[in-house]
Amino acid sequence: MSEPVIDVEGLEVEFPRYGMPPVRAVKGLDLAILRQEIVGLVGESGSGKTTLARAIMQLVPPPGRIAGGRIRFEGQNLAALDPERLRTLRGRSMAMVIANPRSELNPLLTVGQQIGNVLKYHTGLGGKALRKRVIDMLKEVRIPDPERRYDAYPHELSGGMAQRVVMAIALICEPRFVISDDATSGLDVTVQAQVLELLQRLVEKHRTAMLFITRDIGITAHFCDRVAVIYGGEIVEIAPRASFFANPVHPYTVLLLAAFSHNPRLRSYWLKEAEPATDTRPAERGCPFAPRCVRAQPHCRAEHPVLRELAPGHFVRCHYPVER
Ligand SMILES: Nc1ncnc2c1ncn2[C@@H]1O[C@H](COP(=O)(O)OP(=O)(O)OP(=O)(O)O)[C@@H](O)[C@H]1O
Repeated sequence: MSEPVIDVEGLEVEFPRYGMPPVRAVKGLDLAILRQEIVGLVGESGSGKTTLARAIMQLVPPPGRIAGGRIRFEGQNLAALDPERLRTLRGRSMAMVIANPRSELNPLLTVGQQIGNVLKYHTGLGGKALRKRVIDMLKEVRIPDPERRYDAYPHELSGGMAQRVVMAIALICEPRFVISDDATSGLDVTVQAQVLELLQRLVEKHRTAMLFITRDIGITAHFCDRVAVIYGGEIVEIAPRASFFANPVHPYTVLLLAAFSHNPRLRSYWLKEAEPATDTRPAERGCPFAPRCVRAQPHCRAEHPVLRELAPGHFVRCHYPVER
């Protein structure tokens, strides 16, 4: 197997709280992503998705901090790099696309200037060559009439087009690793499909590794090579797409899938689970999902489950996974 582009090992991220123990937003998380691989990361609000993304980019907002573990990009330990080297790496070799493109764009600069500035900063390119490369990139993200849009300001763009410009900014230097953090969530369904198709094409063309964060498990079925489910800062299930959707085994994954499914087995599970899950506090010990889990046994509240491999590449963190 080739060396991963990004390799996260035992990552711990915490946010201090006054007079209380810190919030452990990411707990002992391992994740490796290969070249030209898209890994979908699904989880509910507050499960730690964005914190993981920020930690990988070495951008955890203080006083939050990486409290343990290691993140390697192409073998380099990111924590050991000086700020200058990290700045060069970010934007050039690793990039992040987020939702709400309008907040990412500077309203005072044209589309061409904003994309061009990134390219100039990282490569020193200028003049006509810079303009040509930016217009090529606008074509690549399928902005209609790119010559004219080069001189447009953000307020002149539709939401879908603004999202493509943000993607163009992220991708102009052909990064080898990209994080998409819920980047398609605010778009119309048809525009969303186009943007996803575009991301997939760019990943193939440039052999990029991608972490695709979403709250919509349905999207990952068409788009990702592997799917990971995060709950309470931990990966609770991760598998190649086919295995994940054919045989989901973590009760929480089944719950997530049931909400989207017409499969009677999953739906009956969903109906059972739909009983109010009043206690959503993570258990002090044991499995954090136990308070919401219909399969929970006393053992689940006593012992924290480890991630174990049930089928090739299919890992689950559960004492009593759903029968395959
Ligand atoms: N800047 C911060 N200060 C304090 N706590 C934070 C901060 N950012 C995140 N957290 C906490 O870390 C945990 C994980 O949050 P995170 O934003 O990573 O979740 P998420 O899965 O990305 O959620 P969403 O889908 O809503 O964006 C939450 O308990 C959250 O309250």
